[in-house]
Amino acid sequence: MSADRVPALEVTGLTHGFGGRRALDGCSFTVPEGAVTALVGRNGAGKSTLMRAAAGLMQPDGGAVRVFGNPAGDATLTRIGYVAQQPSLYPMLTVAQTLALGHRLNPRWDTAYAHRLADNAAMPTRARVGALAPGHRTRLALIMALAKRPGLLLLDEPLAPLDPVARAEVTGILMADVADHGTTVLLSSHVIADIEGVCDHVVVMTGGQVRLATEVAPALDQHLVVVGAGNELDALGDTEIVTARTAGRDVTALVRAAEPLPDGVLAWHRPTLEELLLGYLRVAGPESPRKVTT
Ligand SMILES: Nc1ncnc2c1ncn2[C@@H]1O[C@H](COP(=O)(O)OP(=O)(O)OP(=O)(O)O)[C@@H](O)[C@H]1O
Repeated sequence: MSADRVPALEVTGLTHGFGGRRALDGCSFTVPEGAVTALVGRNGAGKSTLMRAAAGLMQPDGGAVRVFGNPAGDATLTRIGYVAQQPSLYPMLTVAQTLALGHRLNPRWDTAYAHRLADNAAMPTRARVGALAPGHRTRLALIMALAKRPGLLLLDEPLAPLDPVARAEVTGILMADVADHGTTVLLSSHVIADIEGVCDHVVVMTGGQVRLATEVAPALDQHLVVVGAGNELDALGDTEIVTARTAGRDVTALVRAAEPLPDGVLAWHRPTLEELLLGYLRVAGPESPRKVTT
């Protein structure tokens, strides 16, 4: 993305609480146009709340969400395809009636694409939505989101109800949509294997806060996994430790460092995506990233 292009999604200082409990706590990040961004966080991290705010479906207590430069709300709905964790479809309608409704409600609806996706998913078009298996219901919700030809797709754990074959198929469909139409995707998940090789950007949330928002490739080059025994990690000096875990005598730490460590006491390697994400997912308190003393 060139620096002067408006991001597909811009979240600034987003804050929201439920009954005095903070679900979102000052979240800020951008999703570049045409990118696939994974929103990663453990259960209760705030992903769904953030997705709903991004879709313009709830009014946050504070902060701002802009979609292609415009405040999220009614005016941006036509540019967004949103699939909630529990997709909101009409259970009494058949699949065919649901697709026909999509056609009536969405000015940019692509009928041929909708039918192709339904055929690929072996969707039983005469079945009532309420009688569909969870995997088919999720795929129907995805078809409804894709066929409206959105600029921004917000997918809240879309792969969770799917079997491994369907997961691979849906991932392929998303990648093809991104390649063919330049669709921007924000995809939430807590399954790292589902996003590996799919996303080029990641946002990691814990406790309602954004811990990391970055392009994947440079982030891997800007971190190291360091392993040492006991106080050997003192050799890191002022290097920022994101998180550290002790197993037996050894401490394994994810540290922020672009330069390799000199040969010596500490063993190190560049993190895999899984190591990078797990390191940030373990960040707990509001004061983190933190220095760890061993
Ligand atoms: N409607 C609601 N009423 C009360 N609390 C809520 C509501 N929605 C979310 N929360 C709370 O807000 C916090 C964030 O929830 P959210 O569903 O956004 O997290 P999540 O990262 O999507 O979790 P999961 O991966 O389990 O779906 C949690 O503590 C949750 O219990």
